[in-house]
Amino acid sequence: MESWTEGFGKKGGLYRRLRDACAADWQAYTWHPFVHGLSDGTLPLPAFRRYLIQDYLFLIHFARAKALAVFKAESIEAMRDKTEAIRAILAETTMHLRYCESWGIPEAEVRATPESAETVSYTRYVIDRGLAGDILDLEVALAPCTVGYGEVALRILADPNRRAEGNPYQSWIDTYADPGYQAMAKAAAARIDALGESHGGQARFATLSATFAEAARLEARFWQQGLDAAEGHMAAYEKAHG
Ligand SMILES: Cc1ncc(C[n+]2csc(CCO)c2C)c(N)n1
Repeated sequence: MESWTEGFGKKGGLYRRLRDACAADWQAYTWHPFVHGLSDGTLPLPAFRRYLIQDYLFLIHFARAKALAVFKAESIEAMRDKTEAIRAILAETTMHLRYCESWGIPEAEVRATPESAETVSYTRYVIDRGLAGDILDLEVALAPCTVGYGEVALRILADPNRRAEGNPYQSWIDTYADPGYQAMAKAAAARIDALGESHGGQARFATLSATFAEAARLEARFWQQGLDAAEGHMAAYEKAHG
């Protein structure tokens, strides 16, 4: 087994079962051509810009979904952890604003950008799973985001094509490779494993697995919107990355 898959969730636990049940979708998400471009530094800047502005808008709604998880939490300890996660999500937006500032895009313009269909569909899907279901349904919808980016960072660090010196996307990579972030991603996978045991994950596997796979596909489309926005720059890029 590859080094990046072992760190998240325990063997036989719900998290790994969910991930393994959608292996092709998971691979398409966590090793998307957009990720190759972050890793080797060749991603066209317009693709990253489009992604990052939409990601800022994404995070606002993701924080709302986490707030719903506080409401649906299984314990006061879980409420504390999730409240901390909301703080971390809102802190993550400062990285986005720093990038935008470096491109001469002020915060007001980022905020005024309309959400793309990809952003709306992903964020509102997650919120809907939480509104319609219980804490396990919601956590499973959230997991591809939180745990997936932890895995994406580890894949980049292990990539033989990685550009470690002078990579324009280094601060993005650093954000998710950070030990604090990695610990949070591991804790999220452990929480899924624990909820799987306390909330009947085995009996609910078909539904949970459909939710997890859908969120993974929505993540892949989220990367793809960046590549689509940079189409004029894409011919050479696609030749290199297939
Ligand atoms: C599309 C998209 N998916 C995942 C993340 C990563 N992420 C979002 S919130 C958060 C904190 C964990 O709860 C993390 C790591 C992102 N930025 N954008």
